[in-house]
Amino acid sequence: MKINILQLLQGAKKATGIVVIIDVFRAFSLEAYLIHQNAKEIIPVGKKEIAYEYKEKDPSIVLIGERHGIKLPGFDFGNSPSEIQGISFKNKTIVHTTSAGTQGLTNAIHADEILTGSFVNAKAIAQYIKTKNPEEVSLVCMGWEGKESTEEDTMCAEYIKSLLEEKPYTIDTDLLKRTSGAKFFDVKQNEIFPQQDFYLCVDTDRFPFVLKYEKGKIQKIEVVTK
Ligand SMILES: O=C(O)[C@H](CS(=O)(=O)O)OP(=O)(O)O
Repeated sequence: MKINILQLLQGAKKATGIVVIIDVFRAFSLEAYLIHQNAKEIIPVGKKEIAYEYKEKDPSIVLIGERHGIKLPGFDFGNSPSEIQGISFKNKTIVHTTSAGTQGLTNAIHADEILTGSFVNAKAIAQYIKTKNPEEVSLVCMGWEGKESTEEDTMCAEYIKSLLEEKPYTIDTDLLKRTSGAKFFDVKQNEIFPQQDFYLCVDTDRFPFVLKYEKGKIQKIEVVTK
């Protein structure tokens, strides 16, 4: 199995094989929590205008997303896992748009199959890929707005790679607190980036399922992890 680690939006555009689009802070950590909280379906979209069109056609749709981290006007929730804790999304269809993660999904045009990537279900992702045993896997780190690489996404790619290769790997959350995760500990940014989001996003291997992006929607696939 050839394992590529690619970066940013240009990485998503050229990724081949089973493609994992990684966005730890916060898009795909959030999507895992939404599915865990029984969301019926998630429709990730790139353009915010498409999200507004969905809501206009069907007001029961829940809009979730951000630009520059800030909840979009008229949206029900921002891109924050802590904001949705304790809420049931049973029977709810969610339309989700973000600066990096959902852009990666919609741009992975050469992929055989597309999965979301985050720490919260990393082990399940590796287990799923191992079972499929593809010739090629591309782990795409979406970074900051798909333009600048960030420590948490690269670390998540390295962790998934280490699981696939059955090699040891230590996730250095202290390093993340000092680097890309520092915004969650900055009191001036606390309204946009709550501290609890950091801890919910680094809660590694919490969920035994993968999220597959197919035909414009997120589908949950349960995985038996060892
Ligand atoms: O909401 C997020 O955490 C980020 C926004 S930013 O890049 O930190 O401004 O969006 P995402 O697409 O989840 O990386």
